[in-house]
Amino acid sequence: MADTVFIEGLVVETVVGVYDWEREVAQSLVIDLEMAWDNRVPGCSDDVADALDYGAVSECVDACLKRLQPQLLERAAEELAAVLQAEFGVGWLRLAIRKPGAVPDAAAVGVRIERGVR
Ligand SMILES: Nc1nc2c(c(=O)[nH]1)N=C([C@H](O)[C@@H](O)CO)CN2
Repeated sequence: MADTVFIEGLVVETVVGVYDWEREVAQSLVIDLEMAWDNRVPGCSDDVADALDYGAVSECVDACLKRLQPQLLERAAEELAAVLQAEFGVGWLRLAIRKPGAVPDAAAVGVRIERGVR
């Protein structure tokens, strides 16, 4: 199944990082998410109940990261993948998490993972 539902540039404010000062402040993470979904079904029914609701997924990502307050982006990515697969029945996903400004001389830093079978 080549169909996907995607979310790009979702900004989540949370406590994240390995250093002491980072445990005292909220920082922005930027999430890109691509999830396998058979879009033929909602494409016929025109019913959001058949779709992978990107609004509901976005709310879930935000809540998950605010609750987790991870040290590492790797931890955040692994938890998000597991939660989205379990709660939405997503078989395959690819996600990237960027941490703007973490390395001032870099355009962007972060992690990207792919989990599940397409
Ligand atoms: N591979 C990673 N490297 C680093 C991470 C991370 O989450 N994954 N985090 C940090 C610090 O929290 C940094 O972002 C503070 O600016 C360092 N390296």
